[in-house]
Amino acid sequence: MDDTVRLEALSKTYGSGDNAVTALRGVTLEFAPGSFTAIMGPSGSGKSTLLQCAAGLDRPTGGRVVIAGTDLSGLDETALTLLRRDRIGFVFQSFNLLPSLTAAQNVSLPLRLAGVRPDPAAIAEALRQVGLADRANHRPSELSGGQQQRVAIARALVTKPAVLFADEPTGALDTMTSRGLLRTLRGLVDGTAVGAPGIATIVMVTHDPVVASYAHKVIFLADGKVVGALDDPTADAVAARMVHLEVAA
Ligand SMILES: Nc1ncnc2c1ncn2[C@@H]1O[C@H](COP(=O)(O)OP(=O)(O)OP(=O)(O)O)[C@@H](O)[C@H]1O
Repeated sequence: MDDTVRLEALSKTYGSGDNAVTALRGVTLEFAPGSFTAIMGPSGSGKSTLLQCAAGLDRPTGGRVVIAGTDLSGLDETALTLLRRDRIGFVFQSFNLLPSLTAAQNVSLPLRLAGVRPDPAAIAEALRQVGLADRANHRPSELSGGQQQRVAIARALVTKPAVLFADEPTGALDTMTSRGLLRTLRGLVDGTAVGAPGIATIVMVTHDPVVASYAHKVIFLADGKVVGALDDPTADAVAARMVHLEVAA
């Protein structure tokens, strides 16, 4: 199956009439399997809107999103919910773990919600991929912030999604912890995580050039449009581009 994620002429306008705000203006992007892409741009440039539409959490007003061969615009709410559950992983700034459940139980939740009996080996594998094999029976309050976010990533990976969308995944973490987590994310796409075959694709929104430098590629948005891209980014190169965009905004 072709697991490429495609955004085709995506547009999004919130509200109507005098109150209309256009957040995306014909964004066309392709995220190939095995790619790790950071989305950057000034505040209000449309990054979160892009992620929400790409992940099927919000409906675009124009264009379409294709994930693993499925056009999201052709799906009703039930089918969209199932696609999100089975083929799309999410990680947010806040970890959103259930405090009363252990790490392993949190990771097994998406499978339970799907009515699938969790396979202990699959849960252990997901925790191992994020370097938490020895924390399976710990509750979130017994884990550091970085470890909690690793549990959230394992939970997002356990369904083997075609794509993992991450919105400021290191926003609540200190610098050192962030770097460890980003190395793990990069390792997941590069297939270098211990024993892991690698996951398909990561698309991450961030404000931080250092965070973006862990991706294979950075896409720059301004005023709802793609205005540039940088392959094999360094933090300095990303920061320099951002200065230009922020001056222009
Ligand atoms: N629910 C909404 N209703 C109306 N306008 C919205 C809504 N969500 C976002 N917008 C507007 O759409 C534009 C893009 O917002 P978006 O949140 O996608 O930008 P962003 O690049 O993620 O910004 P930030 O970096 O500040 O989080 C902004 O002008 C914003 O005010």
